[in-house]
Amino acid sequence: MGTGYLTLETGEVFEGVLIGAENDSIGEVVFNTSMTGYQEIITDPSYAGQIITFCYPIIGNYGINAMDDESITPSLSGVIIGDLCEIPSHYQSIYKFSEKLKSAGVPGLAGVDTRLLVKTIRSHGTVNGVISANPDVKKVTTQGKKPLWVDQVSTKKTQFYKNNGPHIVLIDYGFKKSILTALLAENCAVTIVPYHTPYEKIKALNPDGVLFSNGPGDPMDLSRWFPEIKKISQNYPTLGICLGHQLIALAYGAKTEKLKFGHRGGNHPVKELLTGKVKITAQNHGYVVVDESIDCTTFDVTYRNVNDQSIEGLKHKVYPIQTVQFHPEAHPGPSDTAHILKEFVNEITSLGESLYAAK
Ligand SMILES: NC(=O)CC[C@H](N)C(=O)O
Repeated sequence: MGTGYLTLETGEVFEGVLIGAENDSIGEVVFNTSMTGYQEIITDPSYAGQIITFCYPIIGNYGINAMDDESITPSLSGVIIGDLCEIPSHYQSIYKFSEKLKSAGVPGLAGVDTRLLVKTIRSHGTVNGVISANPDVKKVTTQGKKPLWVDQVSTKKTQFYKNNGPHIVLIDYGFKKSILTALLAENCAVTIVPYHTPYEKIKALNPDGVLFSNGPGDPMDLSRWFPEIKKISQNYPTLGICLGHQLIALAYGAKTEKLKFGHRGGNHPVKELLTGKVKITAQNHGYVVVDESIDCTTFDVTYRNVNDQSIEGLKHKVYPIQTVQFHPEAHPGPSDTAHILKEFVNEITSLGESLYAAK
């Protein structure tokens, strides 16, 4: 555990103690305001290519358990924390936080003034940075072509989960395990398919509904698949979560833009426009659908963020397509919107074949 640095492309250098894997790592430096749930956050594939700063000052105090990973292995680029607790206290803890990072090949920096770092990100907007034993700003260059992060985290093979309820195809852009868990809890049979699976292959699986998952990166990087995404959503009851929401909006001609520093945390209030109720949601996104780009004759806006009024949900006026920018599966975070996954499954069950019978 030697001295290490986070060097931002804007020139600021933050000193700390290196933890986890011993390699240098470059990434987009973002922050998450959740007070708990660090295990779920570091294993959420939507963070691929990013260095997460935890705003909560103590990380590692309840260790790492055998149940709460959101993916097989973390795919984020690094972690920045304030106080690292190396003596976890929880009956289910099997590893220390730093051991988890090391085994996953992810470097981290502890003992950092995370409050100052978050203020810096908030003033510049999201910036690239490098974690290294050497504070050299020249290292902060995005080398070569931007990787297609979704390609790195999406499944390579189709996976089947049998069950006696409706059959959902989960299009995997880097899905969180708790989305699968929520579907299985509703008795759904689930088939997980790679992100580039075309309509014809999905049709051959004969699903009752399709779920477009969360995932990393800029949704526009997936533009070549928009026509297939549109076709799939026009043929099956559809739910889009986070990246899935953005992709569906884009596939129907809307636009997305990058937020200054994103929404990442477990306390983001969204208003359900139909009822006026405010729900507290888990969020992790850097992009949003641009308001003026929505075709109001095609989509209704269903949810808006209470803090910045950004679009948090859409519903198609004709097809049974619903999308949400936040995470109804939460994990970590409040379960105020868990009903969205349940309602999706109920809607599929009640729609049956009727809606598409004419085809
Ligand atoms: N959690 C997600 O699906 C994130 C979506 C997208 N990568 C964004 O940052 O906006």
